[in-house]
Amino acid sequence: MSSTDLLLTFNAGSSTVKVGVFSIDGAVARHLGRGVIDLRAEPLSLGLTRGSQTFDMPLKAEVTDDLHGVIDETFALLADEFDMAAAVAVGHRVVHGGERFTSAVALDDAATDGIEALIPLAPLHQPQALRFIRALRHLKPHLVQTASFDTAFHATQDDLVRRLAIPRSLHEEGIKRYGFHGLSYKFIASELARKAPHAAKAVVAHLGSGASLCAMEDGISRDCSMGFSTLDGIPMATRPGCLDPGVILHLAGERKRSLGEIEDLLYHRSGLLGVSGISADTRDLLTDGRPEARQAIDLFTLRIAGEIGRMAATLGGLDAVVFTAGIGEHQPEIRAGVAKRLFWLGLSIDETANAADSFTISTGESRIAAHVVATDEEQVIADEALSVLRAR
Ligand SMILES: Nc1ncnc2c1ncn2[C@@H]1O[C@H](COP(=O)(O)OP(=O)(O)O)[C@@H](O)[C@H]1O
Ligand SMILES: CC(=O)OP(=O)(O)O
Ligand SMILES: [Mg+2]
Repeated sequence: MSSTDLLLTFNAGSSTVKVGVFSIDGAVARHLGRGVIDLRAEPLSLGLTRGSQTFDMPLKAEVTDDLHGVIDETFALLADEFDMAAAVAVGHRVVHGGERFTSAVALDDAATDGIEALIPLAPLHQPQALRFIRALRHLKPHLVQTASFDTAFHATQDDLVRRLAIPRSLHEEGIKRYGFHGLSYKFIASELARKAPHAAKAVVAHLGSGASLCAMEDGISRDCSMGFSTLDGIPMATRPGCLDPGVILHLAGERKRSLGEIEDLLYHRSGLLGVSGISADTRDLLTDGRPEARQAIDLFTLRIAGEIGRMAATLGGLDAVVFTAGIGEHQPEIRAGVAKRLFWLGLSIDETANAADSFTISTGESRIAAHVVATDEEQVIADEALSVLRAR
């Protein structure tokens, strides 16, 4: 590796693909720029941020199954800003690592097949990452590819926490709680160690399109609101969060809904979108005056506060609540809505600090600290990719 080598990251989430460009500087990956493609938007565009500058560039390519057009055009646009000939590797975020992948790996055929085998456990996310992995192998075969897993950070959880109350034989077959958003939680754990070292027992709320909470003790995962699948836990943009399993039986049995219809309902038509009937985006709901919009937001904050209470029980106490990801970082109204419901627990918010998205948003008297921390999954993917490259 020369000092000017570049490393790219691809973070394929449920709604967007976030691309990162890093320079390799010895053992350190330095962020040079980031891009976001919203795969649902028409027309497609690549929003690219370099330093303090942001460019919005239209893409002519269509979203095809193989994604070749999107990748070719993205590389061509990045080449206007970066020396793409110096790219040596691409690190991917892969949502499900199952039991097999508990740390980052180089993507050879066996590892890629192993990731493919986990599609049934994350049908919304896993295929997206695999499409990018396969397309890059085809179009840029000289690039080393690595995978970092959302589930890996949670491997430290107790067997008891990972268990669903179903027959033991199913647990042994892998039907258990895994936990997700681990790359984000790993980044937040390192930020907390630096900026709030006294917050030993913390609940981190990753509130994006997908949303979950993690109970952390000294930076180690003890519990996560997402368990077996990315449907679990708190309501999200279009997913319901945990749901009485009797609802599924009723829909399938009494209402004769097909598996495909139920899957579509749970992954794409529930959550904030389903409850409001208006939008999946909290930005729209907070400015919409209709009562259904307000109710969706209120259900979101009620369920987050309830889950924080449950996590305090797992941790046996609570020193800090941390908000992160799109909603957590940018929406004071949601943070205040959650905090208000935790006043009884000793959490009080400073309105001015909250409105300014400050690092500490709790008051001096608050028994529990509240923080806002910007997450950076791409940095974790890059750091892990670099470790894999250096070990080769
Ligand atoms: N600048 C912002 N201001 C307010 N809300 C935002 C902002 N950016 C993102 N959001 C909210 O965060 C959500 C997306 O969060 P993000 O963490 O980017 O999710 P994902 O990784 O799942 O795409 C959006 O739907 C929106 O509700
Ligand atoms: C795990 C998950 O739900 O990811 P995202 O938030 O990117 O949809
Ligand atoms: Mg995300």
